[in-house]
Amino acid sequence: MNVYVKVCGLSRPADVEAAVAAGADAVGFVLTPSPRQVPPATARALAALVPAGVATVAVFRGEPLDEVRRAAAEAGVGTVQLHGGEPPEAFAALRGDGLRLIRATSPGARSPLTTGAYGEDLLIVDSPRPGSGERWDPAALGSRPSGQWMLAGGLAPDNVAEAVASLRPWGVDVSSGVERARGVKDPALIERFVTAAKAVTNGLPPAS
Ligand SMILES: O=C(O)c1ccccc1NCC(=O)[C@H](O)[C@H](O)COP(=O)(O)O
Repeated sequence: MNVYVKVCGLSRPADVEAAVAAGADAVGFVLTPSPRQVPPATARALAALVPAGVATVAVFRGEPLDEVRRAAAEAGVGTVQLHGGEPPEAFAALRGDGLRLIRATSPGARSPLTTGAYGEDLLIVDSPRPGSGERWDPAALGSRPSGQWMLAGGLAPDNVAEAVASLRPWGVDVSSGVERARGVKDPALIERFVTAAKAVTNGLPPAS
């Protein structure tokens, strides 16, 4: 099965168009403090460029639940990604809003490495410093995550194939590795990353 690919931290139409043209399955907009942060209204304009079948994801880290709900609604995205160690109740509330949910965690964070443990649709196993471009040590994982999980943290066009072959995630997520400077995406790198990721299979059966 082909690897699911999310390209995160997009802030310009050309970058969204490059990700979609290359075959990305999801695009992410950061709505939390970051060099990539965009206002919800900008995320909405960018999400409007995305065809049906490609997921639009708003990324948060530690904002109050009411703020997440308000900003996600204003951005008009279909999926919310939470990095803040939010409790299962937060996921339940957002599910009630009709959103798909991604829970992001990192090795050693003491939250379960099982997709769906908090009611989420997808799990991302990321660096403790999301968006930093840092890889993490697979030895820190202990056991392999279960379910539909995505690998993130320091991926780039030149290492994604090896990383997928080694850890066999269901999907991958990238930000820094497709930038020419912090927060500035490069459409050519986006194209190279998506192509490289889609060229490998993860050895997993198709999603049911
Ligand atoms: O990208 C950010 O700046 C960011 C800030 C705060 C919370 C999450 C953030 N990004 C989440 C992502 O999905 C990134 O793609 C993921 O952390 C991988 O980043 P990178 O190692 O730079 O590829």
